[in-house]
Amino acid sequence: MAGNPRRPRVRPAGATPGGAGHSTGHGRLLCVTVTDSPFLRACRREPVPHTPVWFMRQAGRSLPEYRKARQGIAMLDSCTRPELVTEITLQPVRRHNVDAAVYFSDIVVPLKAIGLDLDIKPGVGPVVAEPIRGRADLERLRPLEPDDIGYITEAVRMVTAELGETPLIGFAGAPFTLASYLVEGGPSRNHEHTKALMYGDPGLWADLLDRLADITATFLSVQIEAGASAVQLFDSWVGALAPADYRRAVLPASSKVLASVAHHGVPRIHFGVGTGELLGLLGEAGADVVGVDWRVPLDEAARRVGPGMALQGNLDPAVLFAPPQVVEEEAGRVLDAAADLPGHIFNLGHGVLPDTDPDALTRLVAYVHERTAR
Ligand SMILES: Cc1c2[nH]c(c1CCC(=O)O)Cc1[nH]c(c(CCC(=O)O)c1C)Cc1[nH]c(c(CCC(=O)O)c1C)Cc1[nH]c(c(C)c1CCC(=O)O)C2
Repeated sequence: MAGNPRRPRVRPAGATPGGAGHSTGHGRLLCVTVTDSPFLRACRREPVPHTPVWFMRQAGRSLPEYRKARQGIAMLDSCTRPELVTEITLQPVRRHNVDAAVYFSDIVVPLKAIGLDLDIKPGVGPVVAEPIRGRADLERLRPLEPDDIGYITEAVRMVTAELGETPLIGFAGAPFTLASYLVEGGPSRNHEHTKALMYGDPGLWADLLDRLADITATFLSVQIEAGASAVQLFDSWVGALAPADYRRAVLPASSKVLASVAHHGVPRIHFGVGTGELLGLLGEAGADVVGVDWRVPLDEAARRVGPGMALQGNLDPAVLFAPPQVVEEEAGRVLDAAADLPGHIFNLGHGVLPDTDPDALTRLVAYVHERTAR
């Protein structure tokens, strides 16, 4: 095959995503289709030619080309422009040689699409004009229709056409994390209004999470039907909950989301931060891959998650600010802890921090590929 098989290139005419890969006859696997890409093979816990790598938040502010492309365009506007979304999604794939692209959007895009008055404030995060606190507020959470997000269908098709054999990961925010923004009105350290509603009015809480589950399910289905090869459910802030509360008040809604997309047959990654005590439940909710932050080593995470699931993670994103040799040592530690696991996707334990040196990410991808080449 000409060129680097992991570089995005336009898919040859007549070629389809999926289908069988070819063995070169030298024991090395040549990945010529999306289905046989190292990333999807690892999600299915199959042998891989090298440990696949991608980074949460790889598309974004750490890249100068991203800041240039976004100049003068508000974050949520940028998500509705298919050409721009395609360019930004491809930028980290070109630059870092990662094994998967992550669709450029945001977890609040489906909420904006159903007409909620919200914005993303630079340096702050999502801010909601009128927080959801009572039963009457639920009426504002109408179902999401695929037609509300036609620009996503268009952009996913454009991105996957450009990516060729590199898989595209679609994503959504999980019901708890979305509820936290909606109930608090913005980012929150303690989630006190959210928890007050969860503990104080379990019926209203369940209805809120159920509506969010349906919106999230549609948001993910649209991305999968347009060509996404995998999806990640981000429950970024659910680590704020104790396991018993997660099981009772959150797991039913997240399970509904994950079950709703099961028939598509694409891997489902379930991730949260500070979820050491919840790892088993994140798997139980219906994941194929569980994302792990940096607080639990992957061999221990595997024991907590139980058999049959792949793991994703888990280098501390702050390690990338240390000298290159330290980054390699710490990445080596992650790889050692995952050495006996049948399915490992290398990632950070949370998103790329905005001030990260992009070259540190490029070097890290090369290091993981070289160290794990089989
Ligand atoms: C909690 C959460 C949000 N958004 C997201 C999560 C879950 C992931 C996580 O836990 O980090 C998910 C997300 N948001 C964005 C992506 C793009 C794809 C990628 O990961 O490369 C993804 C996967 C773009 C974005 N979403 C946002 C940016 C930065 C805005 C900008 O560039 O102006 C990007 C690139 C804004 C955003 N949106 C949100 C926050 C906290 C912020 C950062 C606020 C800030 O510090 O400016 C909510």
